[in-house]
Amino acid sequence: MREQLLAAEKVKAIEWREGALHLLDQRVLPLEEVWHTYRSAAEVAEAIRAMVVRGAPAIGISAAYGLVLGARARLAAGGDWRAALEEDFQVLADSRPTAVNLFWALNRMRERLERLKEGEDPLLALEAEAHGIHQSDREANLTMAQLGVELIRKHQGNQQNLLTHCNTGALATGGFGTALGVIRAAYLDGLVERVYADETRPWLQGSRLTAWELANEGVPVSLNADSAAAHLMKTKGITWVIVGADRITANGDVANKIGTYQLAVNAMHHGVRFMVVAPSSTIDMALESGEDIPIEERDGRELLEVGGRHVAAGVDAVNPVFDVTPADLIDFIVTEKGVVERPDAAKMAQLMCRKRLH
Ligand SMILES: CSC[C@@H](O)[C@@H](O)C(=O)COP(=O)(O)O
Repeated sequence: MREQLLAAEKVKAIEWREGALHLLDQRVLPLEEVWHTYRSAAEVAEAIRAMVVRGAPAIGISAAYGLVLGARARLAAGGDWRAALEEDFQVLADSRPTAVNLFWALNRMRERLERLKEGEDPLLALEAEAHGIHQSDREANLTMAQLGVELIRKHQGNQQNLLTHCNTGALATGGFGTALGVIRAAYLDGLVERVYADETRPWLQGSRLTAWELANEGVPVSLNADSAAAHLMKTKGITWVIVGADRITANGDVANKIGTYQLAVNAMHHGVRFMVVAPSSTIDMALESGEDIPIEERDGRELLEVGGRHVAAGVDAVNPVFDVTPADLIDFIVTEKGVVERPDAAKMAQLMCRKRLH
């Protein structure tokens, strides 16, 4: 199946070419396909903040390349470049708060710096580390896709109706996708009748990105209002909700795009299985529970305006863009290290001791 999945890897949103980072602008998809070029850490941080690039793994990969750009400029400026580089670490770390992949990737870059040997070229070492982060995410996607498909096959056989939230595909990762990777692989394996994609208010990752990715591949997909999800579970024979994650804590709680929590509550009520798919770089064992996860709040204008036009007047808006699904509402967490069924602290600790499966 791995070969089949690799052949299906078509869309890319992140490219490192000629010493610069190139990002496909996810703010204007699917109407326009526009690439931007970034040559400094501050520019990359702004691209992450503004959501030119989004999705937890893609944010981490971009930050790693951003750090390479920062190091190049600091080395060229001479002086104490290691001290100066701290500013780039900081500006990248401040770009978005919830997806732990960002901090994980920056930590890996820092550790690589700390391992530099006498006479080793720091820029080459950092560039190789960023490539390594990118490539290992791609590999993890393939492994998770296979594990997720095995679960679907084992539990219910073919012709499943699946529901997903936000965008967790090629656009959000370094490769095939996490939750959407499982869905795409399940489709290639003949297991999928239809995918229901939540539009994912207010940023519309579902309408603009997930529907685009699936439709491009001929996967039968219907877009639905987020508020239709419970009704669809009751009336459309949905068997699985499959979502990604931005941060998973030591007890198995999962932060993901706002609206995920209500999906999990509804899935439990309707007897629909709930699968979270995320690489181990999304797991934050330093946090005990989801209560400790910083939840990003974005500008209320994302709610007060649609397509640049006001739809509400004279009110404030509250716009938390992630929520936390408690572990006890989750059936499976699928990672590249293996699958955790009914997650809890002991099972998460065991998982993190395992090696990657590929
Ligand atoms: C593989 S992406 C996993 C998550 O990052 C995804 O579900 C999500 O919530 C993305 O949020 P976004 O605000 O678009 O960055």
